[in-house]
Amino acid sequence: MTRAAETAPEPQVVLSARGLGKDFSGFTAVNNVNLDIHHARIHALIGPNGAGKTTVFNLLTKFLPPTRGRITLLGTDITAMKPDAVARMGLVRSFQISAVFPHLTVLENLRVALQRPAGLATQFWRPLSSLRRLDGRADELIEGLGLTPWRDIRAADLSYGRKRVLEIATTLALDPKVLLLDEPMAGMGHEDVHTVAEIIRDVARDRAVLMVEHNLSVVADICHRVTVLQRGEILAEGDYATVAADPRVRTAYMGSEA
Ligand SMILES: Nc1ncnc2c1ncn2[C@@H]1O[C@H](COP(=O)(O)OP(=O)(O)OP(=O)(O)O)[C@@H](O)[C@H]1O
Repeated sequence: MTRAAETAPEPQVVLSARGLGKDFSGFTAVNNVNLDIHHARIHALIGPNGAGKTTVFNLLTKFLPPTRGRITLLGTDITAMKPDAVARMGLVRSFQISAVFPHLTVLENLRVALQRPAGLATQFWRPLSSLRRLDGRADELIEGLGLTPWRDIRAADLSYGRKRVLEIATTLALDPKVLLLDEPMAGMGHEDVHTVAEIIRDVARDRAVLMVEHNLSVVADICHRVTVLQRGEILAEGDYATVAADPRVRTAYMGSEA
């Protein structure tokens, strides 16, 4: 059993899908997917290439309309809602606001990100007190994510891993209830993987995280629950040890990286 899996009982379900399906011109990319994503838990969506992981992400965040099924966020049926509306309800996908501005410093990037939920960006001028409040929250995020030594460094001059941490920080500026991360470890070196994994563990203490991730040692280390997709359907679900021991999962990954 992984370190993450030892804590019980299961907290509140914040995002769920029932009978979710997507057809592309007659080709079924996702079929009959049922998912429950819990508060304060990290849930991984894994599977071989083409299994349907990105399509499920696009369905959950409403970037794609489902052909079948229902999606519920915090008790509200969001199946027919638009992406910006579900983002405002607290379902935030990393890339939606992950574009950090390279010529702005870490602090300046967070100021920009923090102005969005507050709606301050539309104001021509702002009282000094509101800017100070933003800086206070920006510094909390900077400190919480271990970015203090890089506070006044331009994003362009950060290491790849730190840039990813800054992206996560800008996402957290929206105070999401559910954070969806699409391959957060992609292209990272060993050291950065460790840093970002610890950050994700930390941010999941008071929100749900759903991540697509190919790095299975990270999944084993930080994820409480793992859903394995194959050809658009759920092949197995459980803690990492359970799914990794499942012969069907081993067969699905044969010749892949598992
Ligand atoms: N817009 C589309 N039109 C037609 N087919 C699509 C479309 N999007 C995805 N597909 C197909 O749906 C299937 C699932 O694709 P998807 O990208 O969701 O898989 P994935 O698990 O994210 O793969 P990978 O790990 O390679 O990113 C694939 O066969 C893909 O070719």
